[in-house]
Amino acid sequence: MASLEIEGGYPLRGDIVPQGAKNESLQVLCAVLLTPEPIIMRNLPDIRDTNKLIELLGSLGVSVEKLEEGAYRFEAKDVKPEYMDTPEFASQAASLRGSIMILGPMLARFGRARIPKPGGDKIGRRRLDTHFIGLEKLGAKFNYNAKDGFYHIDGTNLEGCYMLLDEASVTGTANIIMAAVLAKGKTTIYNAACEPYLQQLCHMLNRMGAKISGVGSNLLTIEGVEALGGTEHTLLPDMIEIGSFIGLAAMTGSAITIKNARIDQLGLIPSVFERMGIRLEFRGDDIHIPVHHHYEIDTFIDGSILTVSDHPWPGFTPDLLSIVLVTAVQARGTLLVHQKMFESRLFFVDKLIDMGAQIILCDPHRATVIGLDRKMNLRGIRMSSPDIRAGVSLLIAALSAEGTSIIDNAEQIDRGYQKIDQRLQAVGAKIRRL
Ligand SMILES: CC(=O)N[C@H]1[C@@H](OP(=O)(O)OP(=O)(O)OC[C@H]2O[C@@H](n3ccc(=O)[nH]c3=O)[C@H](O)[C@@H]2O)O[C@H](CO)[C@@H](O)[C@@H]1O
Ligand SMILES: C=C(OP(=O)(O)O)C(=O)O
Repeated sequence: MASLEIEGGYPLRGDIVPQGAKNESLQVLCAVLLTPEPIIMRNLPDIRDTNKLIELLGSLGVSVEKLEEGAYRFEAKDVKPEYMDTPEFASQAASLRGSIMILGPMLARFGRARIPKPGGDKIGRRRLDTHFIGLEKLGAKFNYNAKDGFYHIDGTNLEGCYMLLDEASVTGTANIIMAAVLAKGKTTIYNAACEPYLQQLCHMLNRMGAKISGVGSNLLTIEGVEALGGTEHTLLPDMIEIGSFIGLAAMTGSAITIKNARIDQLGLIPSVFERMGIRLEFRGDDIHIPVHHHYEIDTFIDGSILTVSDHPWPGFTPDLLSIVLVTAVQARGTLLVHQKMFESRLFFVDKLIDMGAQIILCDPHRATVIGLDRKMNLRGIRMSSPDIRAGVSLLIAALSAEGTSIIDNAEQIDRGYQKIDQRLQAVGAKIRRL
């Protein structure tokens, strides 16, 4: 188990370059299975989840060549679908939620797939109905085998159709798109998720020869094609990392510049932090966060307490709510955080309360933060990281706190944040991997 030791109370200074987007990486990596031709990818993050998926692709027979830091060449010419029958595949796939997205491409190109129950964050129930129902509509046949714990899926005759998704699932939409691009005829997906991750996937598939229209909206039309070719693809910077660095800078009173942030792709993220009283200076495509001795949470126009809640894109992403919550701890004013999608993502507030934060957990979905306005510092403690975003929120709290903190189970943070200790050390953080 990895742990991080943090000596808090030191403001940070300098530039941070965001990594490539974790969630985009998992989608576009699965898409390499759709073609025997080479695909070059740039700006892949060097994080646990991405590296695990690259390893899984390699085990499936995809040739993987690292060209330079973050750049890879993939060629899925000699894929071995029978690798999916092995116990090695079971344990690799189960350790990573994103692996569910190999289903669509495997069905589309090879007509069969197997998948164990997927892994990922323990942040509440995370159903896969949208994936399964969507693929079934295209003609895939699912059989769950209770003995081996696998879904065995036949996808020999996929045919396009109209479907209205029961929810705008991010990975579900990606999976269905990747099956539909090689299915016969036309597929229409309504209530499709449209996060930048998905827009990037669709742009990449279109460059490979797919015919997807409506990209960026919740109504996608896909004309199936016979085969797809190779392409080059560069990932967007990770918007969740960017939001995390904004919160980190405000909470620790640091002056940080986030380089090449692709501000045009950040949706509501900047404005949510601005409503929390955080000043953002947009310098070209960089975001500079100056030192904040104080920042004051706005109220709604009628004077009531500001609520930040999650919503499918272009609403505010659930993956930043834990960061918003911890950032409110040293603000002036009160904030209600409403996590609608996941029911177990706010329990980590007990650790912030132990550190001295004033938070009322109203129920599993809502927490009220009464900002300390720096009248009191948090105290360092030993804690464990329950999920990736809670982990970084605890790290932000620890960097702002008085004294030393230890965060155990730091592997959760490493799932999605590239060399976080070294990158924060470079801007002056006192952080050490134990
Ligand atoms: C690898 C990856 O890309 N993971 C992201 C992806 O997970 P993932 O694709 O697994 O998440 P989904 O979009 O399927 O939804 C997540 C949860 O929210 C619920 N739900 C979803 C849509 C909706 O309109 N209403 C609703 O309540 C679902 O029931 C589910 O439990 O999207 C999530 C939601 O943005 C993010 O937190 C994850 O970081
Ligand atoms: C919930 C997340 O990841 P995953 O879906 O991979 O568990 C996340 O990135 O915040």
